Amino acid sequence: MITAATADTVRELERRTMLDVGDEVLMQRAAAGLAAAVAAELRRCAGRLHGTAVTVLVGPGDNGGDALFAGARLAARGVAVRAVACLGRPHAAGLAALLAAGGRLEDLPDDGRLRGPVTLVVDGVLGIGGRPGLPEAVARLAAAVDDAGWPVVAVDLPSGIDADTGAAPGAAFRADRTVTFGVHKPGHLLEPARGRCGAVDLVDIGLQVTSDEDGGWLHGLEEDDLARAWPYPGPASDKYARGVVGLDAGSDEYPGAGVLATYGAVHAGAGMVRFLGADRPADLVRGLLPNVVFSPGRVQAHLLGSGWGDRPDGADAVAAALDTGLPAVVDADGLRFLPDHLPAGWLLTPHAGELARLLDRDRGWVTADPLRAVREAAARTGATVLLKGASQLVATPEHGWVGVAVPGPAWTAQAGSGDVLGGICATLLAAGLPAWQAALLGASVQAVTARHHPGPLPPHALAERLPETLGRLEARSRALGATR
Ligand SMILES: NC(=O)C1=CN([C@@H]2O[C@H](COP(=O)(O)OP(=O)(O)OC[C@H]3O[C@@H](n4cnc5c(N)ncnc54)[C@H](OP(=O)(O)O)[C@@H]3O)[C@@H](O)[C@H]2O)[C@@H](O)CC1
Ligand SMILES: Nc1ncnc2c1ncn2[C@@H]1O[C@H](COP(=O)(O)OP(=O)(O)O)[C@@H](O)[C@H]1O
Ligand SMILES: [K+]
Repeated sequence: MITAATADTVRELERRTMLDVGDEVLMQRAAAGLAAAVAAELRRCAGRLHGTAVTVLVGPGDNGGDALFAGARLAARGVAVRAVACLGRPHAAGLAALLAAGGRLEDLPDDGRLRGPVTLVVDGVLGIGGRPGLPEAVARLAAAVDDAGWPVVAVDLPSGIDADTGAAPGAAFRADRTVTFGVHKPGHLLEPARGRCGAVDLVDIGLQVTSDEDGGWLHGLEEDDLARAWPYPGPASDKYARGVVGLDAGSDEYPGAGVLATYGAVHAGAGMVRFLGADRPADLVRGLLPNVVFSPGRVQAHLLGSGWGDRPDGADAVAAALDTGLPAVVDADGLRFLPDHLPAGWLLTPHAGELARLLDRDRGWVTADPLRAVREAAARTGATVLLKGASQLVATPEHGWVGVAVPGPAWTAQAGSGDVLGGICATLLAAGLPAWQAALLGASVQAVTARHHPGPLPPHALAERLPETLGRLEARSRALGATR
């Protein structure tokens, strides 16, 4: 699990730690970790440290201070280090240390082009004190560094991104490796910033990262977390222990959505699937999946809404499912028929456009800060909300943190992926998982399956590969010694 905290929370953690150790110590720990990561990167790309040339781009704050102190450590090990002052005045003590170790300082060239030999670039322009975007001259430099193809190590985060939201609304650096300190920041987990970080290393600087009480935290699932938490059937499981899913998905106009949701539910391991939707999708499902039943009966979780289109009795179907007291996934068109308040055991699975409609906002408001949007949706509806997209976020009124699913390849962004995902989540609800966990595991298992297969695969074909993923994850969970 990757834990991330917003800049304000990080500053508070740092403040508390500094009371114990003093303010110089944290920066020295950060610089030591950064220098070690840069040295490893130099060995990887040049095979040595001695004789390599590192250009350290520095801004006016402590992010530049980290970079300069790390530069001093590298200069002492035979690396030719030059700092380029990109914004304001460089951190005084860091600069003094670099110069004393034999490094030098240059001004930002007017044309933004770096001259001289460059083995690697360190981006120490802005850290958690940075506002998103870069001044024009620095933006030109970032573009030139990108064009040159030099390896880039970012200090804390690639300058120009928004550390707290993961937005990258203006120019920003693109790193091959990002070295962060104490705790991850949301920008390391959330697209589009995540895509600019490269591999992320976390350096322990002694922060006590224990708090989960306030709302500022994110938890990013990793594949091993998924392996540990998936509800694999055991020797004593029967179909009811695994869960019966009732699907009311698809319509005569959009029958495919009903088929895809059923593929998701069946291949995620439902004990039984009852298809309770319209006639056309029912006929298709009957021809494809003989294990599905079509009569009403015992159900442990519902799926409603995928491919409903403009269904006249949508509100009645939602109200009837609510009356059962069972958990439910509401997807796509079903989201237009929600009452004012829902139980937290209900899971809403909108994409950005659907979430915007749900909150009476425009889509840009959601995409500018998806974290804020998913939190607001959970608070307003009372339900658990999975916001789908490049980063998949889960918020629930039951706790303050937001979960981030394992990320998948962009090719899973295709019509019908969401329908399959709704079916997977409904299976997990029927197995008795709380809605937040069903959402995180469902979105993650789809992403992990896609990561392990060259795509694009159509959504139903990806669903058919879920059992292979589950087999691999179960073996992994045994190897990890997970207990169920
Ligand atoms: N605290 C600690 O204990 C530890 C902190 N550590 C390190 O400190 C980093 C945070 O340092 P920081 O707070 O000094 O902020 P940082 O991001 O370097 O720069 C802020 C400056 O940039 C300026 N500025 C901002 N945006 C701008 C823009 N778009 N365009 C132009 N200018 C812009 C802004 O100016 P102003 O807001 O006044 O306009 C201000 O002068 C953190 O990421 C980590 O690396 C580690 O050592 C571990 C211990
Ligand atoms: N950029 C992306 N990278 C990876 N996966 C994505 C991306 N964008 C969307 N997805 C995936 O695609 C699915 C799209 O869902 P949705 O838009 O509801 O599709 P539909 O309703 O057509 O089935 C989500 O499940 C999400 O997992
Ligand atoms: K940086």
